[in-house]
Amino acid sequence: MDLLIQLFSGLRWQDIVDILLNSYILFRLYVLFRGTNVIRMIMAIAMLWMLERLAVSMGLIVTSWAMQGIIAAAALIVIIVFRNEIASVLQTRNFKSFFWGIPQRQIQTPVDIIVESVYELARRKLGALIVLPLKKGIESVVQSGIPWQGKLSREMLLSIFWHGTPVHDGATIIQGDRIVEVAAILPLSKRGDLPSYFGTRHRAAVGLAEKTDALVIVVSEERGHVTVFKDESAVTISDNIELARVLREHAGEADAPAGLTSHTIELGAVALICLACITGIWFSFARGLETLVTLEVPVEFMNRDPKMEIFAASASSVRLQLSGSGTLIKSVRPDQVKVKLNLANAVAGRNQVPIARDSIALPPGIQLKQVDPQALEVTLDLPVEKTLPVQPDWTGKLDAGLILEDVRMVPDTVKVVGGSLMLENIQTIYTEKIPLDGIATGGTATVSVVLQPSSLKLEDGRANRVDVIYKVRKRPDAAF
Ligand SMILES: Nc1ncnc2c1ncn2[C@@H]1O[C@H](COP(=O)(O)OP(=O)(O)OP(=O)(O)O)[C@@H](O)[C@H]1O
Repeated sequence: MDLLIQLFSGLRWQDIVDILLNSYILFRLYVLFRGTNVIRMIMAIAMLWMLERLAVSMGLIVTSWAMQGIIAAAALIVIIVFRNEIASVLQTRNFKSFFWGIPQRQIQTPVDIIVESVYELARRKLGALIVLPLKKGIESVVQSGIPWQGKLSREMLLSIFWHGTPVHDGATIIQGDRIVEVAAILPLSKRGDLPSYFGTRHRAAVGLAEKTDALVIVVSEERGHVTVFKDESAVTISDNIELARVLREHAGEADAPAGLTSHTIELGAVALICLACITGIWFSFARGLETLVTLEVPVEFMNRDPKMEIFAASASSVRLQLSGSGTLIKSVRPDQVKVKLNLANAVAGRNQVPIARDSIALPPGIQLKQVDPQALEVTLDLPVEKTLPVQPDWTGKLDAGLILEDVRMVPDTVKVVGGSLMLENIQTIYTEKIPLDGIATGGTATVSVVLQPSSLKLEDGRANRVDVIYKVRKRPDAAF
């Protein structure tokens, strides 16, 4: 339970959209290929993929490598072997049905036309083999005959099975209200318990019925009987009404009234399975493969006393070690990670401010492993202005015979801004070092003043430049 809470905690709205969107795409793929062999192969590949993930998580290197190869080969096989089935699914669906709605499995089959034609064929002793596929595809077991795409009519059926027609041999396949194929070759059953009068036409019907969920009607050329094959059963029907009932029952699911039909239950279950699969895949990507990353994040200071200013901080950024799945870690943008230190309790002077977990904002799914440093020293003070005299900071030595006669600073004072505590201890401000070596005559040195500590600032708009005007003269006692 704890594990579940941990897994689902921090789920972002983007993650929920991600899972729902992909579950819907998977569900639409199922709806599109429902009843075909393609969907069964895709499910088998999905199972293999899950096993492959399991092998990876268990560290079975060769097994996962081999499974990857099998999955790639299986995907290729699906495309090659089922290309006709894929093409026919894509051709028979309109653009809207890719995204919305549940396409009817079958357009209503005109049962009466079939019944009427079948008994007419029987009366005329014209042998016939008619296939009405249902959910499962038949493409993988039927050797394709001649594509037809003609609207079903009594006349068309009679003419197809008329002896003089080149297409009368083999089976005619009806989908919805169309004859889609003629002269198709069905798989012969190998059953040994079939009646002796079942020749190849009947065996072909038995063969297809046992391999698929199609219903097959045979009109015997020899006896003029009409036999219906479905699954394991073979029923000879001599009554129009009974045949119509059987055919309607076969196509029943497509015509079933709205409500909680097995069809609705099936789609509901598939929708849940899609959601579960995508959630599982999402977690394996988003929460698996823990990755560590170290980020240098600038610190923001919050809630300080408005009268005070931050004059110094031991660091302006902190190093955060973060962990999360590789995918999430890669998607982290620097602006999503923030360190905000609360200075509400800070006082004038030096403050030790710990970097607590709640002062760090992380994107969901990312965990904090380490913070370095764990606290910052922040110096707060009341900013004040102070005028300080400027003194030159001479360095080196004048020539032995020279002395500095007069030194004047322009300006001789500067106004600085700094913390009140700090400025209490500063009485003078010095220029940068001015070398005396090599000076032979008077002159002017333009230098800057040293603002130490660095939080010390010159008053607003003031350029850091002072002129040191000096005169040099010979020592009266110097030897010439
Ligand atoms: N595998 C097959 N797929 C499709 N049609 C087949 C297949 N084998 C045979 N047929 C059809 O069955 C016809 C042969 O029927 P055959 O007389 O052998 O069977 P039967 O079961 O005795 O039928 P009938 O009672 O009509 O004579 C072929 O001309 C052909 O049209």
